[in-house]
Amino acid sequence: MSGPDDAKRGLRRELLAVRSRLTGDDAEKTAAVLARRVLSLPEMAGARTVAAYVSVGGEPGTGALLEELRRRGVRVLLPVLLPDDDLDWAEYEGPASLAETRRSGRVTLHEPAGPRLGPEAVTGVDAVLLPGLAADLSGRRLGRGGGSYDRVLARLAAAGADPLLLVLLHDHELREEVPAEPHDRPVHVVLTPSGTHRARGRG
Ligand SMILES: Nc1nc2c(c(=O)[nH]1)N(C=O)[C@@H](CNc1ccc(C(=O)N[C@@H](CCC(=O)O)C(=O)O)cc1)CN2
Ligand SMILES: Nc1ncnc2c1ncn2[C@@H]1O[C@H](COP(=O)(O)OP(=O)(O)OP(=O)(O)O)[C@@H](O)[C@H]1O
Repeated sequence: MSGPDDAKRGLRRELLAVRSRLTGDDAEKTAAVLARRVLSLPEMAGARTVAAYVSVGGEPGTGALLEELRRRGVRVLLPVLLPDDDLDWAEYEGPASLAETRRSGRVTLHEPAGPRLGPEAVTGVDAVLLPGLAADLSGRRLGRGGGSYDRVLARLAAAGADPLLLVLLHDHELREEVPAEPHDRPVHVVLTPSGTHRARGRG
């Protein structure tokens, strides 16, 4: 049967192929401008705790942002992938506190080595930086397909938490329309090197 699920799979393949051709240089160049964009959002001025992730492969770089958040005294939580693709969280304490983790068929991740805070820890943050492969101006986001962040978003909603939801992308990954399924929940801001895009329907 063909539906949003197949459309998502095709788009993922296409976008991952483009990312696999990007170099580390591309990631670093985008990192600095994206960090500036995120930090100049008015909502970020008062953020005390932020859930983020360590970029890998062709993902737009998050390194500069993580360092600057820490320098400002913001508490940064990073995801730890659980066997069922749900996410636990632990605090970012600098590049030396990260460990490489490898799961077969998947890109190597850099995960925090410190104490785990439990999956519910994300419900206490002021902003969540979500990884994505594409998004549109309605805030629909295409992830890697594990459903990890779908579960994070469901958990936030269940807890009545309403943190700012951000996605960092390359310019070509901001699409006219991303296929959506009923469980998908929109993000608030899509940032690319050339623009900060607020999703329709939110401030
Ligand atoms: N930097 C980063 N950290 C992250 C994520 C992410 O997307 N990026 N995650 C986001 O949830 C979680 C980890 N989940 C992941 C899920 C799949 C793959 C992966 O390599 N997928 C293959 C495709 C094969 C497959 O589907 O497993 C790929 O993308 O090439 C990596 C991480 C938490 N940490
Ligand atoms: N709240 C939830 N709890 C458990 N599984 C869920 C939840 N929401 C979605 N899923 C499942 O997760 C799988 C992946 O969903 P989808 O293709 O939307 O992932 P994605 O949003 O691209 O990835 P991610 O959330 O990891 O960034 C689907 O099988 C979906 O049914």
